[in-house]
Amino acid sequence: MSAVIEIEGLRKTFHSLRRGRRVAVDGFDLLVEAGQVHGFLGPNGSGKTTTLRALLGLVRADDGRMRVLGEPAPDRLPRVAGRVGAIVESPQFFGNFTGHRTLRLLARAGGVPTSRIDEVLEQVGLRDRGHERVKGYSLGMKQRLAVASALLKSPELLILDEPANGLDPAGIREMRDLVRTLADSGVTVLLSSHILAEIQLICDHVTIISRGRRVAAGRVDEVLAGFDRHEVLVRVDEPDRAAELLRAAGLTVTEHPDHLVVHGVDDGATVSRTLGEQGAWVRELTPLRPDLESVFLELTGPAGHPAVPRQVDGSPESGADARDGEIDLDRRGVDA
Ligand SMILES: Nc1ncnc2c1ncn2[C@@H]1O[C@H](COP(=O)(O)OP(=O)(O)OP(=O)(O)O)[C@@H](O)[C@H]1O
Repeated sequence: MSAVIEIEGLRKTFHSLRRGRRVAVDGFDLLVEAGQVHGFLGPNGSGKTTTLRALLGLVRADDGRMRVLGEPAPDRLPRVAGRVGAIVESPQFFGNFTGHRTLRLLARAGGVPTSRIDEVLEQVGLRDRGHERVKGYSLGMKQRLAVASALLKSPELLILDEPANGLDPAGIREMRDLVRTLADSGVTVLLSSHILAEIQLICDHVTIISRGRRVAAGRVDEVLAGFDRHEVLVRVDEPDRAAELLRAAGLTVTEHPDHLVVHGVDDGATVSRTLGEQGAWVRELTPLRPDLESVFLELTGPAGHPAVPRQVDGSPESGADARDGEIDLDRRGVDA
């Protein structure tokens, strides 16, 4: 498998006039290989957007090595720009233009044959709405139009920052189907999200970021397997007696109001045999598999007390995303 995105030791600190220094990305590593649908998962403020912006040259990194399709990024990105589609900042469209006209402008500007327009509209499911004005589009349709614009160049790599943001459940499902279709056609996708279920449903690989650092990476099933504590949930008619029997057999058991959890067992057979031999019949035996949500919460910090809202990740002093109204001193020279 060839590396499509390589990031090593990325660092970015913002210096804001109001709040001082803010470490957004702190020695972060990421490897995306060809053919992957790679989830880039992290809580709000953990550094996902900053990483993607640094990769694409929209913000200057302080340190680190980055490559896209083998070329050093962002310096040599123009060499591979035609093979990469990215939606990192929310795209702004002219409301009075139709979707078709919007894409025609972008196609001309990018030297893409206009015959691609109908193809990408079809691909994102906007074929029948392409001649309507964008101001009449729903948020989900605007997101599709953004994806369509990124697809004009027939990219090998698609980078999507929070594509499901702001969408309703139907829109999220449509976006998921779209990403899957693209992946099936061979496009490598890097998709950032703080929505765990999305990543678990769409992605085959995942990198989890917390406070600007990578805290887990690999195949989704392998990352999950690393957190498997080999526990089984057991429901029996006489839980007290069953717990005693299991403990007598050398197993560790936790008692809950309506069930037991047996720890450190690879399958349920040991449990059902131990209990069955003593005439304690098992009503339910369910292996407790970790899901991405529990792994994510474990890796990205304490969930805290249920009554105390979980704080935004990535900044010791912040209780909210500090971007609004703040000036990134580093960017003045870059964006001017
Ligand atoms: N231009 C900026 N100036 C100052 N601080 C910034 C700037 N951009 C990002 N930050 C800070 O850097 C940290 C990481 O932000 P980033 O947007 O990369 O996180 P994220 O993981 O994409 O979050 P979300 O899921 O909420 O989009 C946050 O604390 C944020 O407030």
